Amino acid sequence: SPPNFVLLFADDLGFGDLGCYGHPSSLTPNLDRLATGGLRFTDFYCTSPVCSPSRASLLTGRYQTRSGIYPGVLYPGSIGGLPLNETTIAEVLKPLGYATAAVGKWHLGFGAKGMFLPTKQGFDHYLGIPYSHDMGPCRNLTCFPPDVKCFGLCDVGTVTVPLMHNEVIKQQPVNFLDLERAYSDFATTFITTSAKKKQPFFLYYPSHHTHYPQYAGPGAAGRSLRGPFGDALLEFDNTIGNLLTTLEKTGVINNTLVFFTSDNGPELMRMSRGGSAGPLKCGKGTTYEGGMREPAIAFWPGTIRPGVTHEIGSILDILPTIASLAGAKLPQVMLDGVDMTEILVNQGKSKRETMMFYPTDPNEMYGLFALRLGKYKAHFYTRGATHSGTTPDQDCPVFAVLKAHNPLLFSTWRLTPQSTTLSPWWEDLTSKPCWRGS
Ligand SMILES: O=[N+]([O-])c1ccc(O)c(OS(=O)(=O)O)c1
Ligand SMILES: [Mg+2]
Repeated sequence: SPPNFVLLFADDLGFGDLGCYGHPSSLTPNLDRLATGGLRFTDFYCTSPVCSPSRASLLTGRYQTRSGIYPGVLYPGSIGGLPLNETTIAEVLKPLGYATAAVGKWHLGFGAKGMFLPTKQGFDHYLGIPYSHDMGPCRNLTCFPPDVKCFGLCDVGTVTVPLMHNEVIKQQPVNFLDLERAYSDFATTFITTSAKKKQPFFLYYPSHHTHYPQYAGPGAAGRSLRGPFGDALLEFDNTIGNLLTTLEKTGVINNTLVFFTSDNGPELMRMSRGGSAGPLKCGKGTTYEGGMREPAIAFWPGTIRPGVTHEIGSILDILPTIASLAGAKLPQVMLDGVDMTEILVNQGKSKRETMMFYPTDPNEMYGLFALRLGKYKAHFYTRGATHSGTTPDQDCPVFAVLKAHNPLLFSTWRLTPQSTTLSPWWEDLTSKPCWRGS
């Protein structure tokens, strides 16, 4: 029977934030279980250093430069969104009778009368916040029990953040203390209902964790070893545990691909309330590795053998891979993603030779900022970002202005003997792993 798909998408989580990627104090037992029982990627890339463009690429298998979701991110007042003529993973699967649901952060447009919301993009059901949860005043909102106010003022915006159920506002402002419980219940009910009907399902779970301002309900608040950031991450991990338990109880876990990754690098400027890029250079907002190389885990007991792969993968490849596994027709458009089945099922080679690195604001004048080809990465341009501020590395903060590299700035991945023309391999790694957070 056709496989089910659970796509777990974190927000602003860094390459170094998970226990299974080496973070010393994060508590992520369920994600670590996915990693030990599944395939962990070391070279997996998003397509943008910020949120909306990466989410467009994830759902369409195309760079954001084709779908138009750039520059920057969508806001509550944005009138645009993911064009309805783009084909999402949900729309690829619907013709095969799949039930589809999205739970969490949409950030691909609201539009007049909700015309860009998930229920217009192939999802049967939606429960979530249509953009970042800091895109509305949060100073008077409670982020941790019993009444710890959210840290900071949050992003510009005068309208408090709404929780949508399909196209209807269910709650405004959203109550962060019971949000994850609502999401988890909605998602587990969707799985149980689909399994009972023996209907294949696609669950897209774009969590708000660990985006600023961090929040967590009673089940996670104060229970991690890493402060507010760790509590938010633990809350997400708890939900993943609930989803895995439900997949097991309904007897579908051996017929379900669970894939976990994140939309862009960690917001280093938040320091202990921001994520960690581990040993990688810089973070969110930049095209250095820390901004676009993400944790990624593929879990499918009985089909995917546990292990680690150094093959290059990308969020672009999720749509073609799901289509191939489900036996669905690919959309008749230019796809930038490639099928990863060979990597997942046979731990074989990736069909992806290159990865293109666009900045947050692609334009014809500069085009690509960097390109990865095999084990080499060439930087044509580099630039710091506000989101990657406060780091000791002078290349990361926003005052590291745009720099054209001629000759190109090269970096490589393995300790292969360096030819003299290449800069030392550690060029793309910070001088020392700077763990963010306690
Ligand atoms: O790029 N930005 O200017 C930006 C603004 C507000 C966000 O909340 C944000 O975060 S993002 O939506 O996760 O990328 C990014
Ligand atoms: Mg993000």
